[in-house]
Amino acid sequence: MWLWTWSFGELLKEDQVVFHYSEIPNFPQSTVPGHAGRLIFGNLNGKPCVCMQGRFHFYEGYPLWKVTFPVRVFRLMGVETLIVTNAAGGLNQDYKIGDIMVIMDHINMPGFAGQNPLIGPNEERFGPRFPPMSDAYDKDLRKLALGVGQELGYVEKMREGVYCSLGGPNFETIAECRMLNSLGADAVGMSTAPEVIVARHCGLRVLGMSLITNKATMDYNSEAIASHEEVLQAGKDSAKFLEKLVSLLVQRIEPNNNVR
Ligand SMILES: O=P(O)(O)O[C@H]1O[C@H](CO)[C@@H](O)[C@H]1O
Ligand SMILES: Nc1nc2[nH]cnc2c(=O)[nH]1
Repeated sequence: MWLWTWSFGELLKEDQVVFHYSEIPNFPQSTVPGHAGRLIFGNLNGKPCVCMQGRFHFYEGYPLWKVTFPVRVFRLMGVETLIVTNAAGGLNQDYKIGDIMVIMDHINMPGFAGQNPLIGPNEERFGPRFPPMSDAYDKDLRKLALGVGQELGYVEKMREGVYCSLGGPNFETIAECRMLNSLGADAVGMSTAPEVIVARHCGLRVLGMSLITNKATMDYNSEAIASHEEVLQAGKDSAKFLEKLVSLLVQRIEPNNNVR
C-alpha cells in the first residue's frame, strides 16, 4: 500500500473511497486554502494507495506530533512506502518554476530550535529512540523517479537537491534565502521534514519530490514578491505533469519487503 500527499487524489479512480478529515475521529482538520482535507483510498495501476488531499502544518497551530499523526495511522494500516510531495521555493538559481526536485536530503530547521515530532516518550512499537536520518530518502526510489521523469521527456525539469523545512507561515527574507542557499539548501518550504522523520522512525521507505512553484528572492533589486496564489497557480499548471510522473512511478515501484 502506498501513500502520497497533495493533489493526486484524482488518479485513484479504481475502487475509490473518500473520507473527509472531519469524519475521521481525532484527525486534524486542514485550514490552508488549496488543501481539500480529504483522504482518498483506491487503486492505481492495480496498486492499493491512500492519498492525503491536504496535509497539516506547524504554522496552522498543530504540534508536530499531530502534524505527523496520519503517517503513524497509515503505518498501522499497512502502508509501506511514502511518496511525499510539496510546493517549494527554488533557492538554487538554476531552478525554474515547474521543475521537480527529487529530494536527496533535508535540513529540518525547526529541529535546531527543539521542535521535532519525535520529542516525548519514545513509542517503541513504532521505532527506536534515536533513529538515523542519513538515509532518509531512498536511493533506489530517487534513481527511479529521475529515470521515470526523463523517460516521460522531462529531462530539463528533473532535478535532485536538498529541501529545507522551516516553520512558516511567512515567506523568507532575502537574507534568509541567501543564508539557506549558502548552507546547502536548493529549495525551501514549510512541511515534509516532520512527516519524513516520523515515516523513517517507523520504517517506511520514502520518496520526496518538490514542485518548484516560485523562485526565492536572493537579490535586493528584485521586484518579485512571493505569494500563496502564485504557489497554487504553479501547482495547477504542473498538475498533469505530476500526475503522469506519479502514476508511472507507482506502476514501477516494487513492494517494500523490508518494512518492519
Ligand atoms: O509544503 P506544502 O504544504 O506543499 O506547501 C507550501 O506552500 C505553502 C505556501 O504557499 C506552504 O504550506 C508551504 O509549505
Ligand atoms: N517557506 C517557503 N515555502 C514555500 N512554499 C512554496 N514556495 C515557498 C517559499 O518560497 N518559501
